[in-house]
Amino acid sequence: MLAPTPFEPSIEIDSVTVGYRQGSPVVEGLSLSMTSPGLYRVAGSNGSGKSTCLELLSGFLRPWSGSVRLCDIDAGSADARQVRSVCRTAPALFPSMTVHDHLALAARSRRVGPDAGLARLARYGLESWAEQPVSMLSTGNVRKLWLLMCTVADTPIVAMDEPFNGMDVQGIDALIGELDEWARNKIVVLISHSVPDELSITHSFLFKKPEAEAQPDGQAH
Ligand SMILES: Nc1ncnc2c1ncn2[C@@H]1O[C@H](COP(=O)(O)OP(=O)(O)OP(=O)(O)O)[C@@H](O)[C@H]1O
Repeated sequence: MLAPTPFEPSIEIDSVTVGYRQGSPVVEGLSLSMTSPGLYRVAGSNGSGKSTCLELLSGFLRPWSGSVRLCDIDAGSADARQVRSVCRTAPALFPSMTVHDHLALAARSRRVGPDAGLARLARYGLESWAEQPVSMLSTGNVRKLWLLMCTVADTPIVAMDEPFNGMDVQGIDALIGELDEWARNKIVVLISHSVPDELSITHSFLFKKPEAEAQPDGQAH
């Protein structure tokens, strides 16, 4: 794996209004600030805009007004790609391609060494599936592979949407361990309706409908 990038982790979402259809904002005046490493949970009711927030971090959604900056880089710029890893809920995989080849492809696309993802296979209980096509995998194992692919690069920001969904005990334990490790020097954004008790949450943001404002609840979990 390449040496970690030299960026100081930070996320600054400033007064952002955005949506998918003109005139129908999903979030209005959203401001969130994360300026030091840790595990930041985003919670809230269905449809309150949590995944929309992830798409602001991913650069897919551009703010109608306001700004989103990652490590002081505009989230919509090409440069932001090097500082973030984003794991959405829906895996996008090739059924006939093997687990090994998916990880190799992910590593190549993020310009990291080919062993970056392979070394984590055993931790998640996937090593015996390495040479199998994805079409042979169970739902939970597909989700594990997707997580490994999305987090193959060592970036200062990691954002994940419901990563525990469908995972077995080994996967949950592995992810808890990795989240704890990452939170020491990265900003990890965890969108999750429920979190395992073992996780040490630095700060929680609660999204609410209909205003869809994020309010730090000030509670350390
Ligand atoms: N691709 C899209 N096109 C149009 N509208 C969308 C799209 N994605 C989300 N929305 C709308 O944006 C609003 C917020 O959705 P979002 O997925 O951000 O909520 P969420 O808080 O993540 O919900 P959940 O807890 O159910 O995952 C919803 O009203 C949803 O219908």
